[in-house]
Amino acid sequence: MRCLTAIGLMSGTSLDGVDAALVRTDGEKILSHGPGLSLTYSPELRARARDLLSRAATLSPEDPGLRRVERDLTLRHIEAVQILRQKTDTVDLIGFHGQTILHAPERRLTWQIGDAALLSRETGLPVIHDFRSADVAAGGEGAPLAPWYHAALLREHEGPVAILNIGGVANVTLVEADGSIHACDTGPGNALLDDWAFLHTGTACDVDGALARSGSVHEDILEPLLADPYFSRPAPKSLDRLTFQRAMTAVSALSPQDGAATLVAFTVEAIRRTPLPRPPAAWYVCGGGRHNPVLMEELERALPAPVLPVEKLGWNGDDLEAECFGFLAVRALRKLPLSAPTITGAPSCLTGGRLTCSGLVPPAF
Ligand SMILES: Nc1ncnc2c1ncn2[C@@H]1O[C@H](COP(=O)(O)OP(=O)(O)OP(=O)(O)O)[C@@H](O)[C@H]1O
Ligand SMILES: CC(=O)N[C@H]1[C@@H]2OC[C@@H](O2)[C@@H](O)[C@@H]1O[C@H](C)C(=O)O
Repeated sequence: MRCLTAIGLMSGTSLDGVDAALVRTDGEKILSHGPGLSLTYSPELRARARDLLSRAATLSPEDPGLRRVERDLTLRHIEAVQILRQKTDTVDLIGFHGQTILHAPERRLTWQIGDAALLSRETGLPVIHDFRSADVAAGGEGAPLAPWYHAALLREHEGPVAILNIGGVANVTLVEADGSIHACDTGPGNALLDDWAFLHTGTACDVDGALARSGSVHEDILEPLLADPYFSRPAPKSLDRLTFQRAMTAVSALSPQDGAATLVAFTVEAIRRTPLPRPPAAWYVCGGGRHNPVLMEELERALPAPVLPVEKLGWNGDDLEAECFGFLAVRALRKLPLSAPTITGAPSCLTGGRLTCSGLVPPAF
């Protein structure tokens, strides 16, 4: 099967910006991945996008405020594509995740905003988007979708190995020695800590764990948070960015430092309790959370196996999710599965994604 060059675009739950990356693949083997880049959103756009999350359940797709956010986010994605295109000879297609504003698979709902027609028209490229709906419609969680990509990258690697993504929400993929894949969202990632840091310092995150490092964990607050039924549920399972928002109320009376330390402990303890069929021999960490040294140190303390950044595997932990959606775009085009029963709980291995070619003759790949 011919290899294609895709640009993957991911706007994650941290709402910090768009990640874009190149990947060359036939949908099964990865010939090369990277380079990538990140373009941040302005604080004003981030605030408007953040505001949609709590109102998404009652919003119409035609809501003017939502449409403006959708357009502004998409324009930033177009900029990212234009920059990345200069770093390669050809690009065949784009994998466009969009911005999740609502994820409620129990109600068969998952909503990623983004204007695929505008992206396709402005770049002149076919766009694969809407990666999660088919899985959710079939009764799956619709997330996480990175596991097929992790498994493809780990092809030559001895299992069982865990790839842990700590973004706004955290998710893990366990790839076993025989290549079988298990996955789920573990719990909060950085999102609560970001909100807490913003509230107390006005910065978008707890930079380098400065607050958390000088705080103490309040076990009396942590334990009730960990009593949430989510943590005793078997995998597969997934989360909305706001699922554990009540943790913000729980820590509200704490000092900025103690609140941050308790939220870091919440993320770490949720990861430690994740139900996996086998203990991994190592945890390789990707996503912005690996830049927080306090979070990484606490993970090392809590987990019985080595905790290492994915850079130890030669990967770029900031680009991985964007690469993943380029890879999934090629898989979608070839009708290969994006999910599986042990990944999202879908009844069978399902493909997904939709192709938009705005003003283009759909290319024969
Ligand atoms: N130097 C740093 N110190 C502390 N935290 C950091 C640092 N750099 C990045 N982060 C954290 O990483 C986050 C961004 O991570 P990432 O880009 O992986 O999230 P995302 O892709 O939006 O999330 P998701 O995987 O949930 O979709 C920031 O919001 C911040 O919390
Ligand atoms: C609904 C949604 O957008 N989920 C994201 C989110 O961010 C991390 C975690 O929650 C994961 O389940 C997923 O993203 C990654 C890329 C995934 O699908 O694998």
